[in-house]
Parts: sequence; C-alpha cells; structure tokens
Amino acid sequence: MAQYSRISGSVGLITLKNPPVNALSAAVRQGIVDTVEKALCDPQVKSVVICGQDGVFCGGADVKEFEKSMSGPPLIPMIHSIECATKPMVAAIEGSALGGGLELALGCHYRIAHSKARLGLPEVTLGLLPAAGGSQRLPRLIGVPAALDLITTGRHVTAAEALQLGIVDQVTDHKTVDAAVKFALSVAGKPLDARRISTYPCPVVTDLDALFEDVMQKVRQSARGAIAPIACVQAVRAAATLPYTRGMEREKELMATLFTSGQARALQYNFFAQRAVGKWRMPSGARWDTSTPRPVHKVAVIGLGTMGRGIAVALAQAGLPVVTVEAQEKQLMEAKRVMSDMLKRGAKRRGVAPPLDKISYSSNIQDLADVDLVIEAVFEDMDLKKKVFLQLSAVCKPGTLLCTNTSGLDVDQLASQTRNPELVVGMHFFAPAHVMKLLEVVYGPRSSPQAVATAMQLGKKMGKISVAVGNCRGFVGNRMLKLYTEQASFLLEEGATPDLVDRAIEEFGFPMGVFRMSDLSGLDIGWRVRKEMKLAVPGQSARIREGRRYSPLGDLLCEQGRFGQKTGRGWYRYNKPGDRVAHSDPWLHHFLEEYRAQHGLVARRIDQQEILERCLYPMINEGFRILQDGIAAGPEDIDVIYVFGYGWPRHCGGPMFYASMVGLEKVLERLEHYYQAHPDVPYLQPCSLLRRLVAIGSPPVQKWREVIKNLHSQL
Ligand SMILES: CC/C=C\CC(=O)SCCNC(=O)CCNC(=O)[C@H](O)C(C)(C)COP(=O)(O)OP(=O)(O)OC[C@H]1O[C@@H](n2cnc3c(N)ncnc32)[C@H](O)[C@@H]1OP(=O)(O)O
Repeated sequence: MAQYSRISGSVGLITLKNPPVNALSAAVRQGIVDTVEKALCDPQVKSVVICGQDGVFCGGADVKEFEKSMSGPPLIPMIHSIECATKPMVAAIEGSALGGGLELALGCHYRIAHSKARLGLPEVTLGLLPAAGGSQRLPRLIGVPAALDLITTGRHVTAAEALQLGIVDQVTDHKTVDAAVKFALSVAGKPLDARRISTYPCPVVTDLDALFEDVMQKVRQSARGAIAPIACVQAVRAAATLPYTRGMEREKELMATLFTSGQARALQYNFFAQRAVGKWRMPSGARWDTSTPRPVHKVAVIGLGTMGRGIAVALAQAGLPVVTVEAQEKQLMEAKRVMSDMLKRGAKRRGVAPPLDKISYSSNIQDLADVDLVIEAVFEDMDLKKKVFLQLSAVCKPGTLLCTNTSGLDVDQLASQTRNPELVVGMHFFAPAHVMKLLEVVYGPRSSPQAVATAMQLGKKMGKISVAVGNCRGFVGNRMLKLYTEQASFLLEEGATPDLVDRAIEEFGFPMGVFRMSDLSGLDIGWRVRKEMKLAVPGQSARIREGRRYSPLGDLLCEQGRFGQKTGRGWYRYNKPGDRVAHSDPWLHHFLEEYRAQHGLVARRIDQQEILERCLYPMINEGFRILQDGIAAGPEDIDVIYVFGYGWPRHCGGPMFYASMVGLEKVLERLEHYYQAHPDVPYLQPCSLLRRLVAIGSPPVQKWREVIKNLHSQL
C-alpha cells in the first residue's frame, strides 16, 4: 500500500507501507501508481516526496512474489511515469533503498538520504539483475566502472559513498522527510529535463572493449559458474553502447533468462534460508521467540591459538570487552602482537579506530571471575578441554555461560564437568574466526534454551550467521564433510588423481577442491583424530577397518611427513613450506600406482559425473540422516551451514536444495547404485527419510519440515 497526504501546503507526500521493509508488492505498486496520479492531478501540489514508513525507504521487489504469476502494475512503466512527471519527485531515503527500491529512487528527479541509509542493487545476489531500469540508469548517473562494481557485486553503499558517487543529491543527519520536503519546496517549478536520468548519455569510457573484457574475465573467475554476474555485465554494456530504449530491451531479455533459472531459485531460497535459521527451535520445543537471552556485557576467550585469536578479535570488533587468557607467557605475548595487528588492519579497512582497548590479556584463569560468558578455545583435545571446564566451573561467577569452540567433540561430556551443565553450549567457529560468517551453536541434551538464545544472540552481534544444531560427532558440517573427504580418497584408490577430483569439485563451484583444501588445513589434524580413535595405526595399510572400507592414503602421507602446505608436500607439491600454489606431484601419482598395485586394485577411468555423485550424494544422504535424527531442524539449516562454512556454491542453494533440484528420485537411485557397488561403505545406504520423501512424490524442499515433523511424531 501507499498513503498519500499533502504537507507544507504544496508538497504531496507518498508513504510506502508494507512492513517490515516496504517491499514493492503488487499492492504497494498499485498504491504508488494511484498516489502519484493523485499528486500530479492535485493543483495545490507543486512537488512530491516519496518515503517509506518506519524508517525504511524500500527493500526492493517483494521476493516472495517471484514464485507467483505476476499481478498488479509492473515496475518499469511505474518508474518511467515518475521520471516523466512534470512536478519534481524527491525520494526521501531512510534505512535501505535496495534493488527495486533504489530503482524507484533513480526514477525520481532528486534523492535525499539519511546519513545512516544504505543503498544498493543486490539483485545479483538473488540470481537476477536490476531489471527495472537500474542497469541502464545507474551507469548513466555514476559512470560505467562504478556502476559495474555495484551491480556485479550487489554491495550496499553508505549514504556518504552514495553522495560521493553521485547517487544521492544530499545527505542529512536530521529527519529525512523534513529535509526532503524542504528540498522539494526549493525545487518546485524548476525545469526537470536535466533531472531525468534515462535521457543522460552514458559517460564516455576510453577503450570500452578493454574495460568490459577485463571486468568479464574477473567476474567469470569470481562467479564460479554463477550466471547472474555475467548477465549484469552484459546489461551494463548495453547501457554503455545502446540508446536507453534499446538498452531497456536488452535488460528485459537478459532478465527473462535469469528470472526462470534454477540459480535464481537457489539464491532466493538461500536468502530466505538465512533468515529462517535465526528462527531456531530445539527438539524439546524451545524456540527463538520464547527463549530470552541472558545479558552479556563482558566476555572471555581462553586459549590464544589461531581460533582463540580470531574469536577475540571478532568480539572486540563487535564492541564487547574481552578478557583473554593464555597460560603460556610466550604464546600470550605473540598473540597480543598478532591480535593488535589484526585489529589495526580491520579498523583501517572499515575506516574506524582499532578497538585495542577492548581486549585485556592475562595468563591467570582467576581473571575470568566476573565475565558473563566464556569461549574456551584451547587445543582440540577432550582431556584438556575437560580440565579447563572443571577450572572454569570453579572460577566463574554463578550464571556464567560456558561455551566450547570445538569442531566436533561431545559438548555434553564437557557439560558434565561443570556445576551447571544447562549453561554449557558449543560455539563452533570457522577459521579464520574474525572473517568467516558461519557459527554452529551446538546444544547438548542439557543445554538450556536460554543458553542457546544467548549464544545465538552473541553470534548475531558478532555479525555471524548462527545456526543452532544438536550435539553429535562433527555436528552438522563436519559430520557431512567426513564422508565427502573419505569418498574422495576412495576415488584415488580406484584410479583418480587429486587434480582430477579437485577440478570436478571446483568446476561445480566450490572455491577449492577437496585435496587442495586438505593441504591448506593440514593433513595431520585428521590423522591425529583417527589415531586417537585407533583407526589410524602407523605402519598399517589395511583397507578394511572396524568392518568397513577405510582408505589409509591420508595416514600414509602423514607418516611421510606430508602434512600439506605447511610442510611443502601433501596431496600436491609446493615450491617451499608455507607456499600456496599447488603443483601436481609426480611422486604422488607414482605413490598411488604403487599403492594400487600393492592392494591389487586396477585403476579405471573415472569421469566428472561420478566424482560429483560420489563426493556430494553421500553428504546429502548424511544430511537426510541429520534431519531424521533431529540434529538440524530443517534443510535450510544444513544449506546455510554449507554455503557459509564450507564454500558450497550459493547459486546451487546448498546440498539439500541441490538434491531437490537434481531430483530426489535420481539421488536415491544413484545412492542405491553406489551402495550395491560398495557394500562395505554403510553410509551409502539411502536414508529412510530420503526414501520416504521419494515415496510421497518428492515434495519441494520448503515442505520437508512437515514431513520430518510427521515422521518424528510417529516415532
Ligand atoms: C523487475 C525486478 C525488479 C527488482 C528486483 C528486486 O528488487 S529484487 C529484491 C532486491 N532487494 C534485496 O535483495 C533486499 C533484500 N533484503 C535485505 O537485504 C534486508 O532484508 C534488508 C532490507 C537490508 C533489511 O534487513 P534486516 O536485517 O533489517 O531484516 P531482515 O533481512 O531480517 O528482513 C526482515 C523480513 O523482511 C523480509 N524481506 C526482506 N527483504 C524482502 C524482500 N525484498 N522481499 C520480501 N521479503 C523481504 C525478510 O525475509 C524478513 O522476513 P521474516 O519473515 O521476518 O524472516
């Protein structure tokens, strides 16, 4: 809806009303058409201000409407009629002007923004392009290079940057609507021809071909198979080379292809999935909206290795006072130096002062007596962590929340060391912790809803996308990842090479293949865990362990000191230890040949399709088991974890969405096929939830929660 009123005698005020973000639903578009007509017909009105209610201008097109058939007035003619209006139209931008919201503002003759407003054309992140004239007007207004940057990345700019770029005409710290009305009064009656952006010639670019070739190359590289960024470049090229009306035709043509694409569906699903995970629920019935977080004024991090440092920096950057504790004096001093540098670099990037004074450093655990929440980030060793939890339980004031940063250890075992197990949760950060967006908040059987709510809220404050998950080995992310890496090793045994497997994975859209990733994180980490579990036994190369297929390849490499990048050798060869450029290693190929010969394995040709199915489908199958076990509340949780923590290509939605796109029947059939071929790999056996979904006709991913709920209620 849009509301119309007249203020200051001669200014028509149009207010968009569609909480929470005033998205341009059919009703809002109709409201705009009607109120603009009213304002233009009102002889008392000399100029018009368009604003949004409740401090938000407009969050763009209503994404929920994209799945339905189009109704209501279309955006393009609506914006065109605003631009053609004979009275000055002024956009009063507070909060956000995004996508169609900014396109609406670009149709206005003037734009006044509040200093805290954010503007952008984020359509590319939804698999689309700014197709309500944005791709044609923005380059005409701010030039081709700046428009390319904004449109291909979808990044939001601050009001200050928008002013500098020329997107807005004025920035105010005061009431935006008042400033816009004052401005509207000052421009009433002035000629408007020079204010209609669609009539501007596109600013000339010297060597246009070179610019577009360069941008296209960069976009192709970073897009990793996503089609929208490429269409965005093509649309801006049309703005730079064609008259406005022909450019609009090209924009429409490109949008038509994107709009119905699977990638757009995946990205839009992911947009809503990110929001859905904030509405967490536990199997006990506890939920985000019925659980009140405890206040957290002061936080502690114990253990200043790589993870602890990143966590403490992220906390300080979120404005929280942090006490850090590291028992080893030398490590403490080194951490202080490194963390100060991290804070300075981050502050420089963000143009703020480094929050150095937020962090205090200590080697004495007694200094944690008055904190509200502790994040333990010591070495990933259960006995050590248990000892720390025992100490924390004695030192911290009653009611302190005790969190463990672990990538998969049993949170409940740690809780059992404390007086208040209900105040213990896992907070699984991803390295580097001050950069990576994902946080798994792990609740054990005794964690209270309040503890979960507090950790989720803290994650949000730190700018993380937090997902609440149940307690099991590896939680969600690493539990699934284990099967992916194991299958990749099996493929090597059967005839593949690390290069072949990684190429297939990277072409699928992961930033890094499984073996390159393993070299980066260090092969020794998994080796230590397997040794602890008595799975890896030095000198042994048996391929069946604990009654199932096992690949000792990783262990054998570790026995040779090949830990990956840090030792200059791993699945690949590096020019020197610490180098990042992976080279195919003839030694490794020879080693694989010898290994196969020793075990009587005959190498066969393995194609890309099989690599993807073998690596991804077992993960997906485990995802179904995770849903069935109630470890994740819905497929959205798994997909968000994989997109933000493991590099799953966002334009493929996440593993569970991908499965629904491929077709559950096909996933089931391939798993059955691979299980038959490898009966010694029990996890290839299709999960009963997958079978159930196929049996009821493979409902869309948005309906799976209902099926799972019914399944649980039957148990
Ligand atoms: C011809 C095509 C023309 C134009 C194409 C487009 O315009 S595509 C849409 C482009 N716009 C965007 O991508 C903006 C998306 N929204 C956001 O980035 C944020 O929501 C925003 C506006 C910055 C506000 O952030 P905040 O953190 O305050 O709120 P939150 O993200 O949690 O959103 C609140 C609820 O609003 C829903 N929502 C947000 N934007 C839209 C939208 N464009 N369409 C529909 N719904 C939207 C969001 O899902 C939340 O819903 P809830 O049920 O409360 O979870």
